[in-house]
Amino acid sequence: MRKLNLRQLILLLSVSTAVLILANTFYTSHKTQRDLLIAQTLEANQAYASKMANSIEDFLSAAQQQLAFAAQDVLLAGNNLEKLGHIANRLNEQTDSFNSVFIVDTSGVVIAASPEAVGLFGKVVMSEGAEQALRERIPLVSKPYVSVTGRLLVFISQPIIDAQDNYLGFIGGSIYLHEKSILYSLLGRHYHANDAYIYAVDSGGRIIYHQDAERIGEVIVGNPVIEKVVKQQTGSQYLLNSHGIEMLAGYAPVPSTNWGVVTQRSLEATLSGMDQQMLAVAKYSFPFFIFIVWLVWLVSRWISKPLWQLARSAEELDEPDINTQISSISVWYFEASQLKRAMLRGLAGLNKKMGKLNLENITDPLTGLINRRGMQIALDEWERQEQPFSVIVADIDHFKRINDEFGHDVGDRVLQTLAQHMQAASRPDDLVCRSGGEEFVILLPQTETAVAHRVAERLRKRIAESICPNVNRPVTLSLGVASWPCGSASIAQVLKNADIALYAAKDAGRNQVQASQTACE
Ligand SMILES: Nc1nc2c(ncn2[C@@H]2O[C@H](COP(=O)(O)OP(=O)(O)OP(=O)(O)O)[C@@H](O)[C@H]2O)c(=O)[nH]1
Repeated sequence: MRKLNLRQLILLLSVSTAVLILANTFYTSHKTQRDLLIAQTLEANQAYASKMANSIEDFLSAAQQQLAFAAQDVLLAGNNLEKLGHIANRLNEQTDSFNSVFIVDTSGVVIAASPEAVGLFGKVVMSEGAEQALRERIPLVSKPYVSVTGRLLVFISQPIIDAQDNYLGFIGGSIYLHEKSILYSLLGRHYHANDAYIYAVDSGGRIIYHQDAERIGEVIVGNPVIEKVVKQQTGSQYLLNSHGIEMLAGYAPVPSTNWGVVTQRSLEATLSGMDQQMLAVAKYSFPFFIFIVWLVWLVSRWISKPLWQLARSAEELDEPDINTQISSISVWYFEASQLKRAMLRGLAGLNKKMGKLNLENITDPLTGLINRRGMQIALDEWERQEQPFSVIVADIDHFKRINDEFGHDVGDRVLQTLAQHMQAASRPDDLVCRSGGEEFVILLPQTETAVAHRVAERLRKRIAESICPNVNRPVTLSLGVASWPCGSASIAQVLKNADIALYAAKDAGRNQVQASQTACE
């Protein structure tokens, strides 16, 4: 797999950093917003349920007071049916508290009714509310029940008791749960839009008010909120409603009747505005996202620049100016500076070793002169540079005899001594080489044949007059001289010409210099 380079890595790093930051911003903002909306809705629903429960409580208390007040009037009216009818009518029509009002005597006979249309005047009421009122003779709010007229209702009653504490019957008002009633007036004001609604239950979990009238009278089982509110608890919580919809509910009890009020709103409606908010967050975050990418990219580039430059230099270690190149890299922090120093140190060590290796490679171990390989490298370079030069090829005369007579070690000493003479007789720019065996080559740059000939002659003379250690007679050299470029001769040809001249010197009796006859004619 292709490896990423540092810049690509940085780009990847900066984009992923920015994406992570953005994702985190989104996630945090979404979660915070969601939690806040849910908490606010739960709190608002609980507050509204409490307010509605208080309103019902106030209404029930006021209704009882109205009935108690009317009960006093009933005592004053005595058996005057007209006055009793008037009291019932006034109570029914002057307040919104009841859908119908009845005055009932101790035997359960309706002695006044409003509106008259209910048609119960003069009849014995057999409803649950009436029977309970006659039986218990205390102020009451009944459970919801179906009346003789077939209506689901709640009956509120007040006993009629004279000054002598005689029970004379009761006065009571009905609230029709399926029709427009005080409960509608109290609870129906709730804002029903956006899936929010309110309902009320009695102590047995039976719905006594709901925006969906068809549900009134239904007993709800298994709803955690209703279970709590009928136990007189106040609170709020998340739940699934009867349709499986996620709801946020607040609940509060009506203590005097053990009723409960529940206000709830669907989770979906609660969170519906969030998409818009998230879009707004995205819109406002985008320039920041770009800025972060740009900033991270810039900082990362700044940090990585020296490393990147050092890595580039590491690929070009064979370049001649690599040392200068690495030295010029500006490193501004510790790790890069250490790396740069290590590279320069490594390079210096490498160069030293390479130089040593190269030197060993091109040096003749016996004499310390340049060997044939080194000589060839120099000749190739001079040919490339078109450097004119002369060549002296020198061969020891009868060297075999020296070896045979004095031994190989003495022969080696002779070779070393002659090498020293050749080095001493040469200029610094000349290259003295041992081309093999007992044959030497001296390369003389920028030197004409005549000059080279003189140098060769001087060398011959010097050696012929010197004494070699452990050899009791003079050692002599035969030398051939040639030059380049002469005509269009190749370097190989020039060396051959020098060899030919050397053989000529040998043939002519040795211990002499011969210049190539083919040179520079
Ligand atoms: N001691 C020693 N002898 C060497 C070395 N290299 C070559 N020789 C000897 O040099 C001698 C060269 O002998 P020849 O080629 O016959 O030439 P020569 O005896 O010098 O005779 P001419 O060149 O004809 O004057 C051989 O005996 C080689 O063994 C070396 O490194 N050390």
